[in-house]
Amino acid sequence: MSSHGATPVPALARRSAALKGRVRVPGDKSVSHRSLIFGALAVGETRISGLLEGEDVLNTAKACAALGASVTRLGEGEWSVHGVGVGGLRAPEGVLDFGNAGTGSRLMMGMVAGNPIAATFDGDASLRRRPMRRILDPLEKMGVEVLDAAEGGRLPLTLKGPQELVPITYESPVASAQIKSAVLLAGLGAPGETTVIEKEASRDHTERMLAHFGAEVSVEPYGAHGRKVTLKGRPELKPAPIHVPADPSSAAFPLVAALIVPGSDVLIEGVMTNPLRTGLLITLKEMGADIAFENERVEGGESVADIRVRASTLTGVDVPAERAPSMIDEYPVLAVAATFATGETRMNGLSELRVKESDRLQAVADGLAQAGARYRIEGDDLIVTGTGTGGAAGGGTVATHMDHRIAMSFLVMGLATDTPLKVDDISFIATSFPSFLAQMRDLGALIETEAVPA
Ligand SMILES: O=C(O)C1=C[C@@H](OP(=O)(O)O)[C@@H](O)[C@H](O)C1
Ligand SMILES: C=C(OP(=O)(O)O)C(=O)O
Repeated sequence: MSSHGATPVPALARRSAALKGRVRVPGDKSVSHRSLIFGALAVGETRISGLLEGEDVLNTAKACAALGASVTRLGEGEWSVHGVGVGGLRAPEGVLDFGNAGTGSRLMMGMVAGNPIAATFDGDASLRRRPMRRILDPLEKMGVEVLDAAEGGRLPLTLKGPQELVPITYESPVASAQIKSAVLLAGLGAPGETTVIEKEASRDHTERMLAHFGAEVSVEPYGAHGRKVTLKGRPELKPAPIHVPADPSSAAFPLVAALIVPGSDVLIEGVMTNPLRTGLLITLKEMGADIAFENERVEGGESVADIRVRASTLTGVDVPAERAPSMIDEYPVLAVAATFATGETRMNGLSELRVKESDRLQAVADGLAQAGARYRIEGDDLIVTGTGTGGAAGGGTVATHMDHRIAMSFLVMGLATDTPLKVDDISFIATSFPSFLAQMRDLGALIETEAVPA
């Protein structure tokens, strides 16, 4: 289990004066997990810089070490991984504990599948609630045995890889980079071609990293919004240096804060602008946000830019369901922005939000209610009725349900509400954005953690 969470740490955000300055948010979480995993599967040393040292990623590092890779921290964000090669993992001695992390646990189930070893996966109370059948189903088709699992195929669970995996063509029932990546990572250990088809394209960091480490992978369009990814199994992965760009999902918090706190002007440096991650930026621009990309460049195979954002007058928009995979983690903070827009913002097709660290659709709705904002849920759609700048009232206490993004979103909201807004526990912010409080305060955000009234 994670070390935190036992004692909740409440915090209070107060209406702040204009936010000003530059900030570099930590490395991308998706790329960080994958850089450790691919480093562990390559033969030789992979050097990583800019790794996110959040709890989720540190758990992946520990699990890679337990499976036989040598993982060393050289300095801040600087890591070295000596990999054991595809098929070279050893059986771990203890349970692999992934804490709060869906990505780490699901990707590493795929990683383990290609080795004839058994491994037990576990996590905290939030992760134990999340669906794992979506990973077990394709892995079982490839020959993996589920030796033990909690009800509904949940954690804790024990997997055993077969002597010889069967390559498959898998059409994923949901657009999920975690499902796609688990099948492709398993496919590394299978002879022949493994194919994943997704009807809507999800983030492509695994495909990019497979190619970066020397695997043969092809990506073709599939239907209007989908992709077909095919991997040739059993490659020898060659170590390749990785520079992790700043995480757009973390950048979303100072970005929305700057939009809703009047007079703000903030520069967020080196943010990854991979088109499969920019749904929030597209949506906010449609809402009228003053967001400019400066110094656009390519770093470590990913497009990045400095993002300049100034407080803006926002207008509600309709966010199409097919945009969801490119902004799946950003809906809570978009809902916050929407309360400061004029008119309705309709966010369509949010069923996947129900199976994140919390039921995010409900947690966002309950948080908006605590802040006195107007919203309604229609099926899997969330509709927020904003009241323009100076929007919501604040005043309540938001339940975060072990969910870092709920905590950060509502702290951002409280920077612009009429009365302060409290969140019940900020300890899980350390899973993805450990420097959140310090960096937001540097910009001028008023967030208190001590002596928060009960
Ligand atoms: O592959 C990844 O790194 C991630 C994929 C997304 O999950 P799903 O694949 O479940 O949509 C996202 O929510 C998560 O934060 C990171
Ligand atoms: C959903 C998230 O992560 P994970 O699935 O890795 O727990 C997230 O970071 O918002």
